[in-house]
Order: sequence, then structure tokens, then C-alpha cells
Amino acid sequence: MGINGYGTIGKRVADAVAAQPDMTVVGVAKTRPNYEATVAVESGYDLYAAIPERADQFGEAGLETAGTVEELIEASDIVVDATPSGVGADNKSLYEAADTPALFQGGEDDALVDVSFNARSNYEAAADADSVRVVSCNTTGLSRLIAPLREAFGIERVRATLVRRGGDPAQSDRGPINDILPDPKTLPSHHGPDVKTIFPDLSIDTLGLKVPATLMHMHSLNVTLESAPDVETVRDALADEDRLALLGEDLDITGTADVKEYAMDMGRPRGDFWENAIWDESITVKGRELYLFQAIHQESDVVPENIDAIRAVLEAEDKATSMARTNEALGLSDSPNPYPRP
Ligand SMILES: NC(=O)C1=CN([C@@H]2O[C@H](COP(=O)(O)OP(=O)(O)OC[C@H]3O[C@@H](n4cnc5c(N)ncnc54)[C@H](O)[C@@H]3O)[C@@H](O)[C@H]2O)C=CC1
Ligand SMILES: O=C(OP(=O)(O)O)[C@H](O)COP(=O)(O)O
Repeated sequence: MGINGYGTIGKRVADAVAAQPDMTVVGVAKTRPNYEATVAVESGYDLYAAIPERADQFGEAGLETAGTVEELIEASDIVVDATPSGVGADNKSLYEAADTPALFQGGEDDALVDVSFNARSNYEAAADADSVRVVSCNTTGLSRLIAPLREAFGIERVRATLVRRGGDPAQSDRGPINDILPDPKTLPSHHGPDVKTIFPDLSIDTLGLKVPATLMHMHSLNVTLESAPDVETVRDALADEDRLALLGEDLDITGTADVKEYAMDMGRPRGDFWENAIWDESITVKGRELYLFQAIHQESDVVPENIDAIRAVLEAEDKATSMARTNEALGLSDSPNPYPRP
């Protein structure tokens, strides 16, 4: 696999690919030398110059390159494009010229690709596609929850309020610093239509806000189900999902900072929390109305999805095998899910 764009998502995907028993990293493409490029080389990844005119900068910084991004694309069975929103669209012609399938990220438009992807929800749709978009962190979190609820109980309507982190921890140019923004001010936020790229016939309304936080997003959800299960039945259905972590009362996790601390205490790389973090105590059912809170670690929840998308496109494994292999290689299946499984 080649990785073009080695920032927040790209470096995590590279490490996740390297951890898989059936994948290798051909190399990573960067625009310029910096600490991430230095660590990439120290991690054993071949470095490719994303912008040929700037290739000399790497040598001047004492970093050896293995070639240009075109050579990386040629040498790869598939490329993961993890460049900033909109840059992926500019790069698409590079992948097409080399006849190399490409995965794009949630910052790109659905119209750019053959398929928008969430492993739990539509794995098979990506088979043999030339271009696939792994949907955004928030859309991934919503889709993972919606898929099992739809299967088990049917869904009449989803209403979700997304309290979004202002920026990632290293994004010191982002905000707000001291404000709460309706963002966007209009309804629906882009997340609802984005979820419908995965579930076209789903009825969903989403509202978005931005707050002065960097650690995680928080979703407040109300799902009107088609049936009226008791709360234990809903909890069992969610607890069966490896990428949904039910945070039990005994863990005493008060907020997103505790979730991140928990991930670090578990020894997760970069303190990543790949699963949806659902507060077990928040799961409430009144008739057909389900309510819950879930936090989404924006920097990492799409990482296992990228790994599964690679296997889905290359038709390397079926969905269950791929998801289980990804989970095991990352250590995701070892995560304590405190709710006792039946
Ligand atoms: N950070 C997040 O919370 C999430 C981001 N995404 C999506 O993932 C994509 C990447 O986002 P991040 O990793 O956060 O961005 P980032 O800014 O952390 O990383 C992007 C990297 O690509 C590099 N780059 C810029 N132009 C390039 C080019 N022409 N060729 C190669 N590399 C280039 C940048 O220098 C940077 O290293 C976006 O589509 C974003 O919407 C999806 C889920 C969550
Ligand atoms: O896709 C994301 O969030 P979003 O779904 O709220 O737009 C990622 O967290 C990136 O968000 P950003 O576009 O605010 O950098």
C-alpha cells in the first residue's frame, strides 16, 4: 500500500497497514521534511516526494527519498490518499493515470468516488472499485451505530446533535477558543446527507455545533425505532459490535478527556480510541424512542475502516474476516467492553 498525505490520518493508516499480517507499506508521500517525515523514516517507511519541485528539500534536511509520488503510486496495489480536504480530488488523476485504485477520506465529496464506505454497513459495495471514500469520522460513528439498530429493530428516524471538536490537538490555528458555534447555522448539517451516502433510504436529521475542545466529538442521539425493544435487548445488540465500546458505570468515565486517558492507560498507540465510545448509562428506551450519548475520536475511528476498505476493494477477504483481522492486528478486539456479553 502507498500512503499519499502523511498527517493526522495518513500516519495512523500507515502504522495500521504495517500491523496487518497481509499488507505492507510501500512508502509514504510527504510534501516537505518535518518531524513527521523524520519519524516516518525512523519507522522504516520509504519516503516519497509528493511535490517533485520540492524533492530537494528532503535531501537538504538529511532525509533520503525513494522517488516521487508517481513512482509510489506505480509500485502500490492501492493508494490511501489522506491529503487535506479537496486535495484528494486534485490527486485523483494521478491514480487514474497509473490505473491504481485509490481510497479517499471524508473531506472529499461523495461525487468524486464510485463508493462511499463504512465496513460494518456496506463492505461488499467496494469490491473492485477504482475509487472509494472512507466517510468522515462523524459519519463513520453514526453508520456503525445505525447498521446494527436497523438490522435488529428497524429505524423510522434518526435525530443527531453533533458537538464537534474545534480542531485536532495539533491544529493551533483552529477554533473557537471561547465560544459555542452553531456550525453550520442551517439544518441539516452535512452529516445527515453524508450518512445517506451509506444508507440512501434512511430518514435522518443532524445538527452541528463547534466547541473549544480538541479531544473528541460528542453525539447526542435520538433514534425512533420501528419496534419497541426493552433496553437490555438494545444494549445486547450494541455490545455485540466490536467497534462499539459500551463504557460501563464502573469505569466512571465522566467525559471525553477520561476516554482519551483510558485509551492511553490501555497503551493504545497515540492514545487512539478506534471504537464509538458509548456511555452505557445513557442508553435509554421509551417505547420506540432510543436515546444515547457517544463520543468519537476523530483522529482514529476511520483507521480500521481504511484497512477494511483496502481488503474490500482488492476482494482479498470477506467482511467478517477482514474486520476481525483488522481488529486483532490493531489490538481493538482486546479492548475491554465492560458490559458482560450474553
Ligand atoms: N483529522 C480528522 O479529524 C479527520 C480527518 N478526516 C479527513 O482525512 C483527510 C486528511 O485529514 P487530516 O489527516 O486531518 O489532515 P492533515 O492536515 O493532518 O494531513 C494531511 C497531510 O497531507 C499533506 N499534503 C498536503 N498536500 C498534499 C499533496 N498534494 N500531496 C501529498 N500530501 C499532501 C499535508 O502536508 C499533511 O501532512 C481529510 O479529507 C479530512 O477531512 C477524516 C476523519 C477525521
Ligand atoms: O470530518 C470531520 O469532521 P466533520 O464530520 O464534523 O466535518 C473531521 O473531524 C474533520 O473535520 P474538520 O473538517 O472540522 O477538520
